[in-house]
Amino acid sequence: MTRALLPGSDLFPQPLEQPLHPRSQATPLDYTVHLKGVTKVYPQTKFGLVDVNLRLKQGSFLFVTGPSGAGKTTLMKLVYGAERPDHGEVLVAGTNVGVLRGNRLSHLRRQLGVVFQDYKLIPRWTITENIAFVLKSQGIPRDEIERRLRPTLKLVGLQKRADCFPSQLSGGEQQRASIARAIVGSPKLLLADEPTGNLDQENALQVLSILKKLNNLGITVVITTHDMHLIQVAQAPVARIYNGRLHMVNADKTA
Ligand SMILES: Nc1ncnc2c1ncn2[C@@H]1O[C@H](COP(=O)(O)OP(=O)(O)OP(=O)(O)O)[C@@H](O)[C@H]1O
Repeated sequence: MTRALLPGSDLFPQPLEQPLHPRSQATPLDYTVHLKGVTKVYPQTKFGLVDVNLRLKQGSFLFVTGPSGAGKTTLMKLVYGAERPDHGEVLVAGTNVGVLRGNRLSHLRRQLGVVFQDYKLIPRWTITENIAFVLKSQGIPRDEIERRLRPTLKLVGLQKRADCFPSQLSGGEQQRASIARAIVGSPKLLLADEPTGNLDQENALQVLSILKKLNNLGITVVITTHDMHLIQVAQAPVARIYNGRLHMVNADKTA
């Protein structure tokens, strides 16, 4: 059954005050992502996020939507430590991301995967090389890299494209390659920022199906999107950023 996200239902959003698992007795360490009263306003534009609270347990799946410029990418950047909050705390698996620097930030980033709208594959490297680089940079031995590559490529359906360069792949295939790169290090958290923004509907649904599959394997998945069709098909919780604040659209639906 397709979840009905009624047109206009997001005009009356509920504040996201409850965890997605409201009846659980979770401790802070139980949350993969925990934003506590996070405010981030860019001084140049005066835009940003205000007092954002969000708790996601391991294995959650969440869409974050909202108009262009609402702050979806900013939210993702705060979680992977590319921006720091002005106020509040961003915790990933209990670690306060906003205070990490240098090696400790790199270490945290290795534990999460990030997927971008424009794929960000290195054009002069093959798909295999793009994916393997993540593991090489962690000092993982070559035979272990080989061992991990095959199932990862299979999971995204790119076994036969392993030796192609990004320019030889379709947009959908490039995005699947970028998902493979994001998950090859076995992250517990996958952040996908507008992952289907450049794709047609068929490819978008294929990407969604892979992200759902990863979620079924226990990975916490957060996706920002404008794509209402994708949200309707996915039957997953949705949060909306509006006027800098994060609201649940379908708070009754838990991951
Ligand atoms: N580095 C920055 N410096 C100043 N302002 C910024 C910066 N990054 C983002 N902003 C502003 O903050 C607001 C939120 O931007 P953000 O990219 O998070 O929005 P978004 O919801 O992801 O938008 P879109 O859907 O168009 O990608 C925007 O008004 C943007 O102009």
